[in-house]
Amino acid sequence: MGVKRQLSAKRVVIKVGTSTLVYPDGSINLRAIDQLAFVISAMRHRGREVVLVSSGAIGVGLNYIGLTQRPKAIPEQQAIAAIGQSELISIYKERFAVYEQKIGQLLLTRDIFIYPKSHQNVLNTFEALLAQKIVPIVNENDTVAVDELDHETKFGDNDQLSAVVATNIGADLLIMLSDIDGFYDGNPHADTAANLLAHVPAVTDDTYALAGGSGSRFGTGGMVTKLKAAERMIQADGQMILANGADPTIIFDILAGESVGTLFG
Ligand SMILES: Nc1ncnc2c1ncn2[C@@H]1O[C@H](COP(=O)(O)OP(=O)(O)O)[C@@H](O)[C@H]1O
Ligand SMILES: N[C@@H](CCC(=O)OP(=O)(O)O)C(=O)O
Repeated sequence: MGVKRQLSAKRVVIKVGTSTLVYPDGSINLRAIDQLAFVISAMRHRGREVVLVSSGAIGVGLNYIGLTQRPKAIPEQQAIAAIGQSELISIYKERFAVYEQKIGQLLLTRDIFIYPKSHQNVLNTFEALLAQKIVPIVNENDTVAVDELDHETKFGDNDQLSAVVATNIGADLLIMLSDIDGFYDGNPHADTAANLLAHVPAVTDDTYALAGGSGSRFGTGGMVTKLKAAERMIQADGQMILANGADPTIIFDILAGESVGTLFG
């Protein structure tokens, strides 16, 4: 048995990508959502403060209206996000209720963190929710977030949104669940000889050189945005663990200090 990781995890942000929530054929992975609700409720009941950053609005929206392809036009994508977000949050609400855990929904844009008043307001909301033992569920506000010339509202991907949220609320740990076991020394989908890296203490140019793009049909981030998130966490003296979300109960192993996935920082 290997040495256990020493983690500080009183306040934890968990990010789940579309690939964890939606099967490759476009149907919704209710099992994964239920397990997430179970794990997060158990964490909460043990006194941890947990924020969930969940993608999936577009993936769930496509399924809801019976489309298999994401439309190209931005207004149509935004409409699908609006449809999917309400469906996604109602699934979460139902599943969390089974474990007697209440949730709140926060839809954020990048400019919120730039303007001091709105920044403070959103931090106040997080603190008030956490103080009331409620699990905030965060997504980008896709119906608003389109960049204009002088007004950047878009994070573009939830990997960076999750790190911005985590650093702003002073989370110790960001757990990023994806469709891959961790960070490899090459894209495992392109290079079968790539090796999983258990620990990446610092994110450097050499680390970025090992990252490739997105592997799933509905995801947007790919590995580069996950590395940017890790870099942001490390700069704020936090840590990030990238692990496979196929079975979200992996979070119990992560919190027990088992060597699963990749630890950054
Ligand atoms: N060095 C790497 N290590 C692991 N995965 C990588 C690497 N480079 C590129 N990838 C790709 O990144 C994908 C995960 O990103 P993404 O598809 O955006 O997932 P998510 O929907 O969880 O955000 C992996 O499935 C893999 O194809
Ligand atoms: N806000 C978008 C998320 C886009 C995104 O970052 O997706 P992913 O790469 O799966 O985390 C949605 O909910 O569909």
